[in-house]
Amino acid sequence: MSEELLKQHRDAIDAIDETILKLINERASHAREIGEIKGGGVIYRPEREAQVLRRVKDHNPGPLPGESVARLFREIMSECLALEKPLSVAYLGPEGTFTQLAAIKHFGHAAHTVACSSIDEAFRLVESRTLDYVVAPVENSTEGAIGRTLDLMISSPLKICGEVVLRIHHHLLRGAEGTDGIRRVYAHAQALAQCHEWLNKNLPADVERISVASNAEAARLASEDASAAAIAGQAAAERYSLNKIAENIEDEPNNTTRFLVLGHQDVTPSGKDKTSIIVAAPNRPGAVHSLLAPVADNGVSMTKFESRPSRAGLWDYVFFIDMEGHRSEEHVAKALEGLAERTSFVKVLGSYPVAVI
Ligand SMILES: O=C(O)C(=O)C[C@]1(C(=O)O)C=C[C@@H](O)C=C1
Repeated sequence: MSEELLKQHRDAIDAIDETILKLINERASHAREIGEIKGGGVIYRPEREAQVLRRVKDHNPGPLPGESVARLFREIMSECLALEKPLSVAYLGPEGTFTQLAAIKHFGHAAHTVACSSIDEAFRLVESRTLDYVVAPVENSTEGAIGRTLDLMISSPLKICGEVVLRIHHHLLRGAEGTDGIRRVYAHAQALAQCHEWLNKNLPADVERISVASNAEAARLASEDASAAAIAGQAAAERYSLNKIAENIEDEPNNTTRFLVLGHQDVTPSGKDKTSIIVAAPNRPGAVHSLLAPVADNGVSMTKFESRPSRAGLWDYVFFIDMEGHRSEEHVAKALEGLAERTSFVKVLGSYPVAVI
């Protein structure tokens, strides 16, 4: 090893770090000025953040991967925004849930994440403007829709202003080492379902599977019971100082969960957006087909179509539809007009940027 060469590179890194430090603070000063210009108005601008992150990825010369530089800029923007006004974000707790991870992935570490005891409570705290935004899971690639979030969106005045897609890795966790002596496994019902095959193969049939409110709660219970294990993610393992007995035990290797970010604002177009709506239809043959004709006729692509039995009584089913494009784009606006002519219940949940990181 050449000491001289090492020193040359480290001197270069020191000089670069000084420049980066100066530039980051210069950037932060601009953000603070922007905060003054906004004058108490809405500080968080999802469309602008998506544009900044996309630009960084597109212009990235390497050798760092685009995803990595985007994550770094995510944190820089998070700190810049906190200088304007720190954001508070509600999520389904306790600390260490995948929803908290999703909130941090979307808003960065400078946001203040607040654990709530239920998705309902998280919505309520934002509806009453006690907190700024809520992050809630909406669908999982193996388990499908998260019914409670969908049901809340039917009646909530909140609007979708972003989405987060998170790869979900589950681990078998416990205070002790190995699987000997495990009598019960705690996990959220979704995690139990997502690791079903692995559990069948790797644990004795008489080990009890107990579903609890969250993965983090499972980890907490396992930390207090030597004959228990939990299925949870990395954050919960760290939070409760548990050992990883087995890693990535999810049956489906591409297990991902999509989360929605909801607040009070309408988001302007970012250049690559989605629009989410709810429509109602009677349970009549062909009703859904004719209802959806304006979507296809205007060349709008649907990226999701999910039905739920209606609880309101007036309708048999409600449909959650995601489509490409912003509601202000002509073809999307026309599709929405056409839908409104065919049913008396269309609710636009929001137009928002497609997830960048
Ligand atoms: O452009 C703005 O509106 C800013 O406030 C600056 C900034 C940034 O740091 O780039 C910070 C927060 C907003 O959510 C978007 C972008």
